[in-house]
Amino acid sequence: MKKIVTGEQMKKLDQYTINSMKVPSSVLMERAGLAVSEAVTCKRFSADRILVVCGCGNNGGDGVCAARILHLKGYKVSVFVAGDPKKFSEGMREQVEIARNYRINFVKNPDYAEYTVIVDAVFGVGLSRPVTGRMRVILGQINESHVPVVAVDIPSGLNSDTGTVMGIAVQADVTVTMAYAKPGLFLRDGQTHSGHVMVADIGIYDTRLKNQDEDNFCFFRTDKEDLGSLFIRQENGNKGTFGKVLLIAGSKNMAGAALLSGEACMRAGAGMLKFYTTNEIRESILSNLPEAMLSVFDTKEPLSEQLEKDMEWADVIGIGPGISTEPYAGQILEYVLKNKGNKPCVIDADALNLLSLHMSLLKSAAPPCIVTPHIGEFSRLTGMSVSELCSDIPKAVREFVQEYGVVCVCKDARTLTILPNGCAYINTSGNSALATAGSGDVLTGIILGILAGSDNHADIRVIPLAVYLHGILGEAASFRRSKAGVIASDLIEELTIQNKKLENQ
Ligand SMILES: NC(=O)C1=CN([C@@H]2O[C@H](COP(=O)(O)OP(=O)(O)OC[C@H]3O[C@@H](n4cnc5c(N)ncnc54)[C@H](OP(=O)(O)O)[C@@H]3O)[C@@H](O)[C@H]2O)[C@@H](O)CC1
Ligand SMILES: Nc1ncnc2c1ncn2[C@@H]1O[C@H](COP(=O)(O)OP(=O)(O)O)[C@@H](O)[C@H]1O
Ligand SMILES: [K+]
Repeated sequence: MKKIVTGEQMKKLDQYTINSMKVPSSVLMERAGLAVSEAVTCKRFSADRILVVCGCGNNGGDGVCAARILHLKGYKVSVFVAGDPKKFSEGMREQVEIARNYRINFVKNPDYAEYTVIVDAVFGVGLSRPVTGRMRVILGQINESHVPVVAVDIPSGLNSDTGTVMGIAVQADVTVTMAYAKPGLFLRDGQTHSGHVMVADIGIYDTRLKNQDEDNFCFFRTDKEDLGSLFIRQENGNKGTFGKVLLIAGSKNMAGAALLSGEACMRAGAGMLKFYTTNEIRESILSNLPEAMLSVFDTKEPLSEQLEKDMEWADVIGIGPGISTEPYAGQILEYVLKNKGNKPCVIDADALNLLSLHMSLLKSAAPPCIVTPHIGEFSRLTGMSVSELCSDIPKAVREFVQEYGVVCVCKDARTLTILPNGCAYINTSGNSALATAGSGDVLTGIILGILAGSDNHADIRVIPLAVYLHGILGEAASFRRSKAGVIASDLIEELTIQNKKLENQ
């Protein structure tokens, strides 16, 4: 896991390093400038003519410092200071003075298209409001030049915490971010504005805290190495060891969703799977997934003694894929949430839409509950509009998790999973191949299968790992078949291939 910090957390860490650890801020800036200079000359693009565009704060200071290092190495560099010198931060003032001593070329009104690479050092984590006026024009000109851009810390104009564009934001090819990545580099517009993200070690280390910040909220990014622990299977284990999953899924015209979830669950390692589904799709389930057990019900009598027994039997419960939003499905959901005890329950798809009409059910359900909404479903669960949600996804998900005490997997191109202990995981695996019908059903199955195989069948810390693995499947399947060509069942095929690789590691 790699730690990610918000803009506020980063500022506190800067201050801690400078004030308590007594590392001079000029040392940090020198290392930041050096990291930027290395990114500019890393041969991704031509560094023949470099323009560094600076704001008045320390982000600008990093930029001027990088310009000086590049100049002293013999590169042709110009600096454009886009802002009022009266507003310079101390760090920026110092850097400009040093740069003048070394006779760096300062320019006014540059012709951006004349350069082969632009360093964007206008705003970093100090961006405090939407970009307007002259600064907006300048950021627009950088984008319109179509010259490759290396952004310092964060593309200027991007909100470091939410990934939303504050009026306008620079479109970077590479972002050199200082000490820790910021959530905004990945979430929402951040994904398409940050380009390749490089984290630079500039001498800021969080020795102050273990894994939690003072406000009990911290972000992480899952890594491929984290998956190693997932598929260690107890060699003398039996099918009970690897967990019994009850999957309440499917309805008359929706057998596919149940099958995709069910097969993904078994292929993710669950020892046993039982469906609870409508009698109309009995044959389809039996013929397509004979390894699964089956209880069927008549939609006129959805609650049966069988359901009670099946819930008793299961270690982990999943409800939602393809169950429909008919009233009978609502009755089952209510029964499950009231009677599941402390068994983990994954709530997805139609079950989320039913739940949105009775949120008190979720509040009174015993933990652990895991909800897996995409943004549209999350909007229905919270009653917030999609645009309101997207303006600050971490805040909305965090508040939801705090209110309901659940795990929330908020699915998006960059999925955000927050656990009740406040740990938030931004998923950076996956690509647009996953934007295909049934891909969410596969994710639900993978979560169920991996949960079933976890300690006590209930270790919710595996959930961000399951999300990461699902993303890897999208990448691997698209490598084989093209992004447009992937369908959800390809992800399941890929699951076995990827699991094999992980088992062999
Ligand atoms: N501390 C350190 O030693 C280290 C810091 N580091 C680096 O410093 C960066 C943070 O520096 P920072 O805090 O000075 O903020 P920064 O991002 O430069 O922006 C502030 C300036 O922008 C202005 N401004 C804001 N919004 C605006 C708007 N919409 N439109 C117009 N103006 C606006 C604001 O003006 P004001 O709001 O005062 O009017 C002020 O002038 C960080 O990202 C990293 O790169 C690293 O090198 C590590 C060591
Ligand atoms: N552009 C994308 N990049 C990465 N992952 C994506 C992208 N679009 C969708 N996904 C992922 O694909 C899955 C889609 O889930 P969902 O919308 O519930 O699909 P369905 O309901 O069709 O099964 C989610 O895990 C989501 O994170
Ligand atoms: K910047």
